[in-house]
Amino acid sequence: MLLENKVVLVTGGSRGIGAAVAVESARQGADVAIHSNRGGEVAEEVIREIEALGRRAIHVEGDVAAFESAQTFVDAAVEAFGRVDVFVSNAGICPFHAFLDMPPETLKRTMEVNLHGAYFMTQAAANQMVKQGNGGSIVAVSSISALVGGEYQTHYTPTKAGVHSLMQSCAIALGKHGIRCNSVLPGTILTDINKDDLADPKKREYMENRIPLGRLGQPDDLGGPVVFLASDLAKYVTGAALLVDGGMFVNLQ
Ligand SMILES: NC(=O)C1=CN([C@@H]2O[C@H](COP(=O)(O)OP(=O)(O)OC[C@H]3O[C@@H](n4cnc5c(N)ncnc54)[C@H](OP(=O)(O)O)[C@@H]3O)[C@@H](O)[C@H]2O)C=CC1
Ligand SMILES: C[C@H](O)[C@@H]1OC(=O)[C@H](O)[C@@H]1O
Repeated sequence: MLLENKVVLVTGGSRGIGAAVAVESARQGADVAIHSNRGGEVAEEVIREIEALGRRAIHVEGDVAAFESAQTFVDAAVEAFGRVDVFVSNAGICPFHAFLDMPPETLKRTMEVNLHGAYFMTQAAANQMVKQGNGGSIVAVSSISALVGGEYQTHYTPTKAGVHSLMQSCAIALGKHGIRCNSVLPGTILTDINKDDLADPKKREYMENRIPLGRLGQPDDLGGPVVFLASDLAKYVTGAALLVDGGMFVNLQ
């Protein structure tokens, strides 16, 4: 198992990509703390899935955009499991909207959740790893959108480029502590974030046709790549970005 007896923290772990990463981490032997804005049945279902794999799990509620949420999450995980080995920064939103009339509050909220949230959480997890003194691994869920644009994503794509850039700078800042920092760049993965956007059959077909592997992604397509980067199999990988997009990015013609 790639994460045997490790402690893994995942933001946005209640649904979608984060839930799949949390469950795959447990399958690979880790105890897992998940964080999300809301609790409820979806988060409890993830906890049950992890426990059914014989691992321990907790859920912590809070808004990643609030600075205090990060320390609260890390403290709760340390109280439950004793330490933090792996941190996965995944929580994010994408409220599709046109550029010319973008409401300033939508821009601000997207920046605060996706970028400030990733920053605060990564900082709190890194401080805990530095205190522990035996390194660690941080993986951020950026996006193919860090590299290419979207007409209704002018507020969103800069946050994903920012998350990738954050991992590059953190790789330098934290290398001396043995902490590796990498990003995954998912393509289009079927989750709640794009349910409405992909409800348009023309849009969905267009996206599917752009993917050489012939299908849109599923959340569990991210489980393996994130676990790989988190694990010692990637012990000399830091500051890297791994596209997980079925080949969509390279498909020019
Ligand atoms: N799906 C896709 O095609 C792609 C997604 N991504 C990225 O992957 C990440 C996960 O997205 P995905 O799984 O698709 O989306 P989902 O909408 O399925 O899940 C989002 C998760 O983030 C949490 N979250 C959202 N806002 C906050 C907040 N303010 N504070 C705390 N938690 C919050 C949600 O919790 P709650 O239920 O409490 O709101 C939920 O657990 C995002 O960063 C997204 O940008 C990147 C590329 C492609
Ligand atoms: C939400 C979108 O469908 C999704 O988000 C991303 O980051 C991808 O580029 C897709 O556009």
